[in-house]
Amino acid sequence: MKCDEKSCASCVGAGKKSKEEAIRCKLMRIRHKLLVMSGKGGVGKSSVATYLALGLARKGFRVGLMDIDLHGPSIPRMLGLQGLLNITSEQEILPHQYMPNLKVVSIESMIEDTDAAMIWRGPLKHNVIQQFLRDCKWDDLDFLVIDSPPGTGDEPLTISRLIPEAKAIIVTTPQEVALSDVRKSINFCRKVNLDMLGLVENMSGLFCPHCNEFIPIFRTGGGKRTSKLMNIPFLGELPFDPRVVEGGDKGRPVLEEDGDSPFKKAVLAFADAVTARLNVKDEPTRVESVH
Ligand SMILES: Nc1ncnc2c1ncn2[C@@H]1O[C@H](COP(=O)(O)OP(=O)(O)OP(=O)(O)O)[C@@H](O)[C@H]1O
Repeated sequence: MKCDEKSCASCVGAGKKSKEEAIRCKLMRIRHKLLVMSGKGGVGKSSVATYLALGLARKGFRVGLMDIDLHGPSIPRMLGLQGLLNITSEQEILPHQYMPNLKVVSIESMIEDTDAAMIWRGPLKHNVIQQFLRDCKWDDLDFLVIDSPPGTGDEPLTISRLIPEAKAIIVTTPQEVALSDVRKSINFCRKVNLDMLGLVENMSGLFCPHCNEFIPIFRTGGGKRTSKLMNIPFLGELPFDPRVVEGGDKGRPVLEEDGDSPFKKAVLAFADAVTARLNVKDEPTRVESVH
């Protein structure tokens, strides 16, 4: 049954339902939940999550982007989102509306001092994630893309418990040192029974901005080889593009720039690979378009 929060049996008599029931109701309105994770820091996980959300939104899907990298949230900065999130009198958190069909929530948009260090233990982190899922006004979404911190700690574990139907997208870079951490992430998913949608390789190489020649800065093919070896689908390669760094620092993602670039094409192909793996056949809900 689809939950519209009015006729849903669990929602009737608000206040009587448990936190878990309230979360289940919210999640019923979200078709696909994707957890972007990596074994290693700095491989571009937040960038991949952000560009995947943007790519899906550009295709017309209704998308939510939830930043649960509680110790190092970076998504508001990458998207140039400013200001704190509003909270309604019913205690609902209103996400940033980055595009008509893209909502964004991050812990960074809920604290006054964005330079403050978050010193939180597991149970507190669990509560914050629970609150994001229960209290955010996501409404109906085709995709919820969740950006987690590096490693296999409390945050991905909490998601695997609260959203057992979530599917993991594992991000790597081509070097062996990143790939060995990726194998840990894959084994983590297997251990906690989290389905894996696949592996994506970021910073796969650089297209020379002058002659367009491909330069494999960190070698190539490691992600594809690992996905074969570990028997998980390969979702594509995103090249290194210096404009991604600049766009991230300025809060202006490169997908918004005019013209085509290998990075832009790769992001849209990655979003296609994700929808294909999920067997999303129907047309996205047309939402008045975007930028
Ligand atoms: N394909 C890319 N091309 C160029 N730069 C990139 C690319 N992907 C990510 N970056 C840059 O790499 C840096 C790290 O990226 P990001 O913050 O997304 O990594 P992360 O894995 O989420 O990091 P953390 O370990 O802090 O969670 C950022 O400056 C970002 O702009």
